Amino acid sequence: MIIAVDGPAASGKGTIARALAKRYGLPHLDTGLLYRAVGLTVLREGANPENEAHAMAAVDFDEALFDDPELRGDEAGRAASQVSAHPLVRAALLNRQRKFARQPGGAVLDGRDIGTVIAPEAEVKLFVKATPRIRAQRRHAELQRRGSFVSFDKVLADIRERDARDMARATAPLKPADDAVLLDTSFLSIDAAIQRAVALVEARTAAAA
Ligand SMILES: Nc1ncnc2c1ncn2[C@@H]1O[C@H](COP(=O)(O)OP(=O)(O)O)[C@@H](O)[C@H]1O
Ligand SMILES: Nc1ccn([C@@H]2O[C@H](COP(=O)(O)OP(=O)(O)O)[C@@H](O)[C@H]2O)c(=O)n1
Repeated sequence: MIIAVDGPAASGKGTIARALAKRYGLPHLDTGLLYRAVGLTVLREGANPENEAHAMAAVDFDEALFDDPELRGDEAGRAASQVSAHPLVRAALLNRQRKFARQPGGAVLDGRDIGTVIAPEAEVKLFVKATPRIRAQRRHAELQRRGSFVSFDKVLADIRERDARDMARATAPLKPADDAVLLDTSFLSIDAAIQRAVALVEARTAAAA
């Protein structure tokens, strides 16, 4: 079974994807980390994430970056959004994600274009959302826990800017697949959001059986 979990920044898609992977014994890929790794590599080279050639020079990034705490920071998130708008960068990362999705037994992937581009054949597609303000509160608290003291206003502005860029890009824009189920987590606790997601998976798989 392939489960695609898409949605904007800090909507809770990673939390839900990890919980579903655990529950169904499936491997999980956070595809945002790939774009973050490219973005962070460009920044560390002193290059420009908005320049497609500079971003392409970073697609063979060092895998050790997955353990680097800066990868989860706000600078890496912004750079990720910038490099991810380049069609050549998306194409360079496509096969790795498709291969992961199509491994025997299935997988859970979260990102922006899993249900639309990476795995349009996924049995279950969730599109997780929450209001920008609530997402900013969650991300702000998360960054503080990680020791990064960026202001709430900056986090909110960043989220709005990333939403706009991710939705407006020509290649694989952020949008729900036609057959995705929407899951608004704005007023759900983490446990309640996971319960809803499990119920949606069960409903989809029961309908398909
Ligand atoms: N339903 C929820 N209620 C409160 N906090 C949440 C909820 N879902 C996720 N979070 C918290 O919000 C932050 C962002 O969640 P995450 O799953 O990483 O989002 P995304 O993968 O969409 O960026 C994390 O600190 C997470 O623990
Ligand atoms: N499948 C994906 C995943 C991420 N991305 C880009 O990578 C950026 C960072 O993604 P992320 O999932 O790590 O970000 P958060 O939602 O965790 O803040 C996003 O803003 C997107 O621009 C993408 O274009 N396609």
